[in-house]
Amino acid sequence: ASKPKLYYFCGRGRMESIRWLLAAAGVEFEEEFLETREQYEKLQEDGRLLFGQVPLVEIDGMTLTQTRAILSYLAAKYNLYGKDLKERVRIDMYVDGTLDLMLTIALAAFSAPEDREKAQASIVQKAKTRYFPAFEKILKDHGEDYLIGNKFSWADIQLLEAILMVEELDAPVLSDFPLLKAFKTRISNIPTIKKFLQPGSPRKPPPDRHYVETVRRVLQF
Ligand SMILES: CCCCC[C@H]1O[C@@H](O)C[C@@H]1SC[C@H](NC(=O)CC[C@H](N)C(=O)O)C(=O)NCC(=O)O
Repeated sequence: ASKPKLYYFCGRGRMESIRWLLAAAGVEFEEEFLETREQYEKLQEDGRLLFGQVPLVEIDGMTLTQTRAILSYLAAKYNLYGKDLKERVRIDMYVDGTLDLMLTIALAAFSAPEDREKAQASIVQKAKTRYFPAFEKILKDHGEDYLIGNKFSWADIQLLEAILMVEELDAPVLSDFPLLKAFKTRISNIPTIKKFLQPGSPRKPPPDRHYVETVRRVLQF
């Protein structure tokens, strides 16, 4: 079967969680990086962007946009979406929370340089006072290795992704969260994730000026 194909900028943005999920599921994928406005306009003219937006993922003969729809499809397809509706809705709650946190981090890259420091400080604050305490409590109350049931799921993948992104902004951030610290080590050592965390994987670096300029140029905003 042909590999899934991802169309996005050569950076994290909204596509990075899709890369994580595919990698954690051990699925290889191809990427087309948008560098020019013409590439983006061609995708639009070809009618492949439902609302004129990327991420775009071609998989199983389908042309998918909307990050959350794509992630849900992949989680279900690779059996990372819980064993029943009650586990699935908890996974949805957890992933929506980590997506909110990660999007604020991604957006901060687009803020004016003089505001960046403050934006990132408030994100770390929010992680330390709102998100990480919630996940520390879940791990404590649940008493298992994973967030849901006792099985690895999409929620574990995305929480690790979010933890690593916040640590890039504030390395000692987990010092007050011992269960999250142990969770990070456990999930990072899952073979497919361990491989994704090594150099040479399709994982993208933190946003830099080039990435921001490319997104602005291609999307003209
Ligand atoms: C938001 C944080 C990520 C940083 C960069 C991204 O944010 C956006 O500012 C740009 C990119 S993502 C690119 C952007 N995509 C979306 O906003 C998708 C939103 C959709 N709900 C999804 O979840 O996939 C885009 O194509 N816009 C064209 C335009 O709407 O006309």
